[in-house]
Amino acid sequence: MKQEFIDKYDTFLFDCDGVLWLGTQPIVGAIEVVEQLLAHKKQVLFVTNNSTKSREQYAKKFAQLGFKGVTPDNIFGSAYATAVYLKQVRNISKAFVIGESGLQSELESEGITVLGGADPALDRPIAPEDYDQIRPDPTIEAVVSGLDHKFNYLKIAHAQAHLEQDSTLFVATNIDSTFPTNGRLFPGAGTIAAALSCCSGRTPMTMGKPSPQMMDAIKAKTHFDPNRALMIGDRLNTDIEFGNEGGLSTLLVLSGVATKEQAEAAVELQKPDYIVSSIADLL
Ligand SMILES: O=C(O)[C@H](O)[C@H](O)COP(=O)(O)O
Ligand SMILES: [Mg+2]
Repeated sequence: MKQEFIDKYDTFLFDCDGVLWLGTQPIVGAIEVVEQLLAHKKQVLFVTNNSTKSREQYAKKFAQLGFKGVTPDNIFGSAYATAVYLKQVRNISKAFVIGESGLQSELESEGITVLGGADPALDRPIAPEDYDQIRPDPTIEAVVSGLDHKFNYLKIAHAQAHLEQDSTLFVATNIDSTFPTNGRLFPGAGTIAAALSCCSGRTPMTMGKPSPQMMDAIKAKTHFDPNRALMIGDRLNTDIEFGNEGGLSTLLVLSGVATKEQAEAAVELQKPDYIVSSIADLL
């Protein structure tokens, strides 16, 4: 691990997709970087906008990919930040969810009843009889949208109906437009939130990076000195902006799949403190 980073920082916040892994493939050098930081007794936190997994599910993924010493307490996903905000700030008890099992279990862990989510009953095309049954449910206090690889018309029709009620909150776990995996960019959670915005005419509150709700969720569980903390990410408008907003130092990893030109153009905006072409450059 480069001595400069060891000397200057006590806390390292890592983005996941595009920095530590792409899908189920660890990025070269990522396991060693985390291992060496933990060996130097550094505080290592993982901050991901990917709402498809809970902290427990992420801890399993870290272990399966070969990362050692990562526990759920060091992991902060947008699913967790959303659950904490809805329960502890808005005291929500029932929500309709477009998202996967990780989001559902984080919400249920906070005592929120979930409709939709990973329920297989909605994994089908809309049928003629559905049009008469889909109605706003006054007991639904929030509609939550996250990354859902089984997103479909039936789910968005239910969500739209509940959002006809002004009292129903509209929350997106994150609005990343794309999702980096398998060396390419695929539709991100923001694509789903945008579709729901289009048909409901409403704009969601966002919980993931760079929103303050994510930092609130982290600070509610851990303590660190922002002046001795480094945020490491592959996205300027989420990771680097999140670090800048929090008063942390920032490091941009260009190995994401963003084009070099895109990155250089945006660097002017967010001015990361460091730019590397791969996480392995920290070694
Ligand atoms: O679409 C998404 O949800 C994002 O692309 C993805 O989740 C980003 O995850 P992160 O890079 O914050 O780990
Ligand atoms: Mg990323």
